[in-house]
Amino acid sequence: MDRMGDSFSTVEEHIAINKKINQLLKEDKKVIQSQCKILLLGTGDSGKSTFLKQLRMIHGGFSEEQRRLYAKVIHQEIFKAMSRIMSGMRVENSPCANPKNKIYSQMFNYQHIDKLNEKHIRAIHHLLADEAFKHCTEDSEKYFFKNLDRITTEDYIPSFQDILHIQSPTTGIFEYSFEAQNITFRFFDVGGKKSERRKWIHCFENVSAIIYIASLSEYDENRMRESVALFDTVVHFPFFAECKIILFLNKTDKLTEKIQSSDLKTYFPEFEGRRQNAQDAMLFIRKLYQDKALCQETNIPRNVFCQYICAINTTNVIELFNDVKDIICEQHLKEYKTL
Ligand SMILES: Nc1nc2c(ncn2[C@@H]2O[C@H](COP(=O)(O)OP(=O)(O)OP(=O)(O)O)[C@@H](O)[C@H]2O)c(=O)[nH]1
Ligand SMILES: [Mg+2]
Repeated sequence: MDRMGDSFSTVEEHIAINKKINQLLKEDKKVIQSQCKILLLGTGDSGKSTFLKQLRMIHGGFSEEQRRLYAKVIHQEIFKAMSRIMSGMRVENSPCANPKNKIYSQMFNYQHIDKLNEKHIRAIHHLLADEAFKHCTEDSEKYFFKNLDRITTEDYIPSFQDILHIQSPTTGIFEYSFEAQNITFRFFDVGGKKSERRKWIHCFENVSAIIYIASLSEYDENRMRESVALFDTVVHFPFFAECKIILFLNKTDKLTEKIQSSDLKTYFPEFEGRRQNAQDAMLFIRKLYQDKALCQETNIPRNVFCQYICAINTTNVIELFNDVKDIICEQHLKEYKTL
């Protein structure tokens, strides 16, 4: 009797366990159905984190307290930029145009600082006025130097534009989520530098869409070929066979400026478009990427949604993201309709 009782309770237990498992599976399905995972991929410096900052801005923004935290990063970035420029000038043996500025140049030596002090600020002002220094600054640095007075006031709170201009390579994986159209969009931002890419595999599961961000303005560096090759790998990676792929060709503003003085044909002799013409340059670069979307066996192109973008321009990102959101939702619903 006891044995029968035992086996009876075991069957009941099994039924209960099965019921529980089914219930958990259903809940899992619901969670999966209501969540949409999107990876931001691309080589370093292409604009992934900038795009994500824009999404954060659009869906809630940055509180004053959060913005305040960036002040230290910006001060450190300015100090780092000064150190880089000074060491570059030393290596190239190009001293300051005004010999009196040598003393100021020696103040920047990659040491760690929390905040620029009065001596640093005075030195930066002197060096900014030096002819030899003027030719050595890069884009994001120019932005911060131009705004130096505002950035170095005692009660400085970074503006959203300041935050967008920070050039701080991502290390690790960051997630940012928000809700729209009854779906939780989960964005994953990864570091694009080579040493960071081996971490990408940790977020490859259940991906609905990949937004591959490439910089248009690095055509005069090897980095463009590296980015095209990486896109090729991503498009043909078996893990992503079912994902929607979206290609953002970023930094349209920088390309438009650069193309005036740096000839695309020097770096890509096969370019036959009009010189100093941003439109033709953009079409050429777009084709470099699109050619990689061809399936090698069938010669049929993979459907890639491609858009030009300027990630530091909020209006542009809002417009574009609305289109992209619809594409991602459509793909997501198609994927999970059968669950
Ligand atoms: N002019 C211009 N600068 C941009 C644009 N998008 C991004 N940037 C700048 O490019 C730099 C790098 O941008 P990030 O978003 O940090 O690049 P990332 O792809 O996240 O780089 P990693 O984290 O190293 O992979 C920052 O200084 C940005 O302000 C753009 O459309 N135009
Ligand atoms: Mg980043």
